[in-house]
Amino acid sequence: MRAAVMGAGSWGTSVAKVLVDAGTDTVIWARRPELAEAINSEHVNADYLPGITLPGALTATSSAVDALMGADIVVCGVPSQSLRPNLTQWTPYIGSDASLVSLAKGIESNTLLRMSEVIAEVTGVGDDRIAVLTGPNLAREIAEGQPAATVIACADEARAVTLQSAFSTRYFRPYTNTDVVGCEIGGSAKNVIALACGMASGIGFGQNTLATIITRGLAETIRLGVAVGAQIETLAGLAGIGDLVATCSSPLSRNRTFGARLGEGATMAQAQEATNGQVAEGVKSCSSVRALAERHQVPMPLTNAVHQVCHDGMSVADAVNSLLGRSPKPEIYRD
Ligand SMILES: NC(=O)c1ccc[n+]([C@@H]2O[C@H](COP(=O)([O-])OP(=O)(O)OC[C@H]3O[C@@H](n4cnc5c(N)ncnc54)[C@H](O)[C@@H]3O)[C@@H](O)[C@H]2O)c1
Ligand SMILES: O=P(O)(O)OC[C@H](O)CO
Repeated sequence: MRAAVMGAGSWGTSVAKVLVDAGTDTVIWARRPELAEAINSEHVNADYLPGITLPGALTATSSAVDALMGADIVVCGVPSQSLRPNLTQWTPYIGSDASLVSLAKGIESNTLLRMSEVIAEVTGVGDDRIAVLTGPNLAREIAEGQPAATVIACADEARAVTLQSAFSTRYFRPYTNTDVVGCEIGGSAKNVIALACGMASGIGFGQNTLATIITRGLAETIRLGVAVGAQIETLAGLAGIGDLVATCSSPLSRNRTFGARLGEGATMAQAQEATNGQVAEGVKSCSSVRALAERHQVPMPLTNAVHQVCHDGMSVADAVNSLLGRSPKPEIYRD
């Protein structure tokens, strides 16, 4: 079994380390030749995972063609909005029975497609070969070997089981699932809710507010998920509540941190500048998640508020007032 991890950001690098630790022959593709060289010679990715020593068996290349040749598993590790152009270039070199595993947690702008749908559209590959890896997996904690579970979802359960084995280590425990839709909706929506939690924290609110946002964030995620065909059980699991809690609670989350900066009074430009080039997927996905919800007539008030702060110039304080000014409702409602 040979894996190619396409993308050497923080999560691509951590996942490549997991694969090597699981005994899977792995190459990682980095856009910049100097990063590939540093991984090969110094076994570090100082930009994204400083202080982490990568396995000597992990090889890196800046040639996408070299990485993809002979790969049984192609791991798509670039951010959501850049998956399509990259995959378009990679497609001619992807093997005819290779599994394609998506790591990105987002919804494509304009098309409102989930990442597995983008993969299917660009490559023409069937659903039985497209998988999603998602769960409460902050890259740095996984790279440090801290124990965590994840979900590998694929419509073809047998393929999910094969992938489960390729990614299993003593610290990283994948569970299989066939609900690709639920896993992708959970992963995309939680980034938006983590932005809201960061904003609340940044403006000075405490744990009651955070628990309220997490719980009501899950409620609107479930509403959207059910509308697009997800199973509620998936959103009650690692890819839903699990990832939501990890991302909304951790200072390691880029989405939560981005929101906190806005809550502290930073402008969007200042918050963007402070990311040092790391992606906070929810900033773009809040618009596509909101648009997907509108298409299915699903109310997502928190997602809408995050969109208004990030893209309509609303202040965090006004977003709070707007949310609290809504009419009273029963806790469980679906319309
Ligand atoms: N970091 C995490 O803890 C984590 C965990 C789980 C899932 N994810 C998801 O994984 C995906 C990748 O995130 P990450 O954390 O590795 O991001 P990152 O910000 O750490 O790195 C992004 C990587 O993508 C590359 N990149 C950026 N734009 C590109 C483009 N146009 N073409 C090709 N490469 C490009 C960058 O060079 C970099 O290697 C995201 O969707 C994220 O939500 C991240
Ligand atoms: O750092 P974030 O906010 O992109 O979140 C990272 C992971 O998705 C957590 O599971």
